[in-house]
Amino acid sequence: MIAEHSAIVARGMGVRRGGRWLLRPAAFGIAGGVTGLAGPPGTGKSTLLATFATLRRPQAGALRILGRDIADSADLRAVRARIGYLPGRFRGAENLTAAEFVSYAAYYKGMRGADARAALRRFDIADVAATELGLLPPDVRLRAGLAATCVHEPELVLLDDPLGVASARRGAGALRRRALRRGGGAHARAAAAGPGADPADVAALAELMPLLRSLAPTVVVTAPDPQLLTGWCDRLLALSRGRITDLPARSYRPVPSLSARDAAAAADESRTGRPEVPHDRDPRDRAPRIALGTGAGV
Ligand SMILES: Nc1ncnc2c1ncn2[C@@H]1O[C@H](COP(=O)(O)OP(=O)(O)OP(=O)(O)O)[C@@H](O)[C@H]1O
Repeated sequence: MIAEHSAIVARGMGVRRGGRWLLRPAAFGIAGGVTGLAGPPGTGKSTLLATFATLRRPQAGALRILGRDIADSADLRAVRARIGYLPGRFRGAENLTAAEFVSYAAYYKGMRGADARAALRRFDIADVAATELGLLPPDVRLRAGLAATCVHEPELVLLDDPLGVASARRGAGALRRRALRRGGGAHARAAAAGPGADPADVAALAELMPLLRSLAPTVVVTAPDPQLLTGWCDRLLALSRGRITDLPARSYRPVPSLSARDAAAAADESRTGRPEVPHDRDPRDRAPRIALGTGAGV
């Protein structure tokens, strides 16, 4: 049974790419709250998310986003302005400052400079506004990405593998091997996040995840491993072999909350080589600002 008012309503929708069905024709709905979409690399999460973002058309069936039929060109134009989409492996434009990056997004979305400044404050990156994205650690860079994604206050936010920004930073395969050997806590999360993920970076990013629900009434977030999404999503979906299925969103908790000792150990271990961030607060002090800032300064 699909609620007609669901933010995403797919009816007989099939998605093909590279000569195969990434999603065989299926009917499903995604309602408000946070929905996680997990699946191993190459199963089609990014393609499906881009379809929800209306960047791609399904090859079969119908798709309604926020009550609009994306096959209708007037509906399509209207709905695009209500979606915020952050593509995968987001690195941003490395040589733009955070302020330039968010302002540019605001301009494209028909927003004012004041909206961009409000987004910088809302995501607690006003004090790194003049720093180039390439010099920021992954969690702060993700904040900039979220600020750009949400500068127009979308009703539907689509985040493609936000934890992947940690593995996009360094190609340190050795770090992943070490994480896998040690197991547990930040190391396990780093291993699940992908090759090259730094445990301290992943820990800082993971702290942002529960706050993503404050971004919009409906948020869809992908990750390669369901462990990364378990415990804080309202609903967890798995994409595998062309089928989308529900997983228990909270039944197992292989992602333990990070103990202070674990966090400190992970941070100590991986601090070497981490760029200096002109930021005088611990990332944990910054995280709640997303929730506090929602709606307030925007
Ligand atoms: N440019 C392309 N041209 C043709 N086929 C592609 C292209 N990019 C991806 N594909 C196909 O689409 C499939 C799904 O890719 P997609 O990036 O959506 O998967 P994913 O689950 O998001 O993977 P990842 O987690 O690695 O991003 C790939 O396995 C590949 O077969």
